[in-house]
Amino acid sequence: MHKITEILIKEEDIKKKVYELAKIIEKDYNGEEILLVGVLKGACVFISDLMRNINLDVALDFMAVSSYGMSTKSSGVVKILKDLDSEIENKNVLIVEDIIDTGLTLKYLCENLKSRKPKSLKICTLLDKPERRKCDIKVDYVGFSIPDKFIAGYGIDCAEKFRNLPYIGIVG
Ligand SMILES: O=P(O)(O)OC[C@H]1O[C@H](OP(=O)(O)OP(=O)(O)O)[C@H](O)[C@@H]1O
Ligand code: HPA
Ligand SMILES: [Mg+2]
Repeated sequence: MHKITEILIKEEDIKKKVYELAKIIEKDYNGEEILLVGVLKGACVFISDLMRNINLDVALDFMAVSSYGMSTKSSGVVKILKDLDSEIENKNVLIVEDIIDTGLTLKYLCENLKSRKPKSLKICTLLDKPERRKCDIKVDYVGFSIPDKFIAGYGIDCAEKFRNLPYIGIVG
């Protein structure tokens, strides 16, 4: 059975970081509208906290993709389980992810969304595991760089467990 063996990032530290990221985003977009695209399911908690701290006109949409399924290893194959509801042509699209690990999910998503001709396309992730990267992607906003450990909590799962934890823990 998987267990949380250690707390990696405390609830209050996540809260502070989410606020800081929101203020940087607010400044960068300088009064423009943004379409936040949450990557389900993992980003659901992060995006809901992030958007409430961004004082701009924000629209919300979601995509569901899955590469990990019930495993702790990326399958490397990204499947779109749910596409966007809206067109994104000429919109400022900000992809909101919970974690970037191999980068394969985002690489696929970025290429897919770029072909729809948004006005701009940027990426915001709460967590980044740079040591594990298998492809080259430019990430615009990163909350925390973390070591190569399998983590869960704050929306992120291990075999669908632990998404409801308010902190981020290491899974043992
Ligand atoms: O950089 P990568 O190695 O591609 O991994 C990152 C992706 O993996 C997780 O999603 P998962 O497939 O577990 O789906 P979930 O969000 O529904 O848990 C996570 O939420 C990211 O979307
Ligand atoms: O460390 C992780 N935990 C949970 N899901 C993930 N998907 C990529 N990396 C991780
Ligand atoms: Mg998962």
